Amino acid sequence: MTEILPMNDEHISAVALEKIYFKGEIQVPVLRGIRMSAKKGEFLSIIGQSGSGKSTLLHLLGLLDTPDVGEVLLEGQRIDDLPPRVRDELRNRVFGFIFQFYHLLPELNLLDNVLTPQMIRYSIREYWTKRKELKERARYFIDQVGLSHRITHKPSELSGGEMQRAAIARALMGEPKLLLADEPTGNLDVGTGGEIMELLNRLNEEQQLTIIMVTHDRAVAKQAHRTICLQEGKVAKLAEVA
Ligand SMILES: Nc1ncnc2c1ncn2[C@@H]1O[C@H](COP(=O)(O)OP(=O)(O)OP(=O)(O)O)[C@@H](O)[C@H]1O
Repeated sequence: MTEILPMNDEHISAVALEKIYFKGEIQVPVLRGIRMSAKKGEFLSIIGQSGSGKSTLLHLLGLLDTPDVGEVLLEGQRIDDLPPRVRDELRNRVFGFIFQFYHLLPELNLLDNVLTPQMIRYSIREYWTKRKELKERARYFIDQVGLSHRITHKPSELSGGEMQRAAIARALMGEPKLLLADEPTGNLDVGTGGEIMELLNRLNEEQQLTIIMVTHDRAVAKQAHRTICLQEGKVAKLAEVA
């Protein structure tokens, strides 16, 4: 008889997450029992006032930081307590990150900005063996984000929207299953931000990429499938939020 396993379509979950920072001797609780999850292929937005803990939550989900209490589950398996090396490998293999200020390297052109972070994923030797193949992939993702005509340009020669597209191509190079975006339109005008949202929505639909996006902008948040709101380190009902 075939064993029927329970379906678990939750891609990533936070269970009773708490994070406390210290300002000198004073404890500042930032996350105070967060319970949330995103399903596979879901586009989830997180809103909340400045200081409500949105970025902190994103960092914990993406293994950029560790919780003080609670758990982070990936496909039902706890990942926050793994040894540092395993966490690092998992982070590189599973997550792609996009930030408000792009974090591109100013001295490298677009192609090298997209390509070079792969050195972290592979050993230097592997990287150089694979470099031709990686270069082709980088060109492919640069084309996907509509920047083929800018491939030799340095970040200073790109617009804000183009820099964010470059950052998205760089994230896609790691073939992430989950894209974590922290204010991806926060530094862009409404029109350019809209184009970035269109791109994220297309990636979500075409590649079934799970996306979790932090934003303070409700109009941007609404373009995701679902929105949760953080208030004083907890998940609040949207109706409760002013
Ligand atoms: N490394 C840190 N050490 C001490 N306090 C921190 C640290 N990181 C964040 N905080 C504090 O934690 C609180 C939540 O920060 P967080 O960046 O998660 O909020 P946010 O909702 O993303 O805010 P914003 O919308 O302004 O980016 C803030 O009061 C911040 O000052």
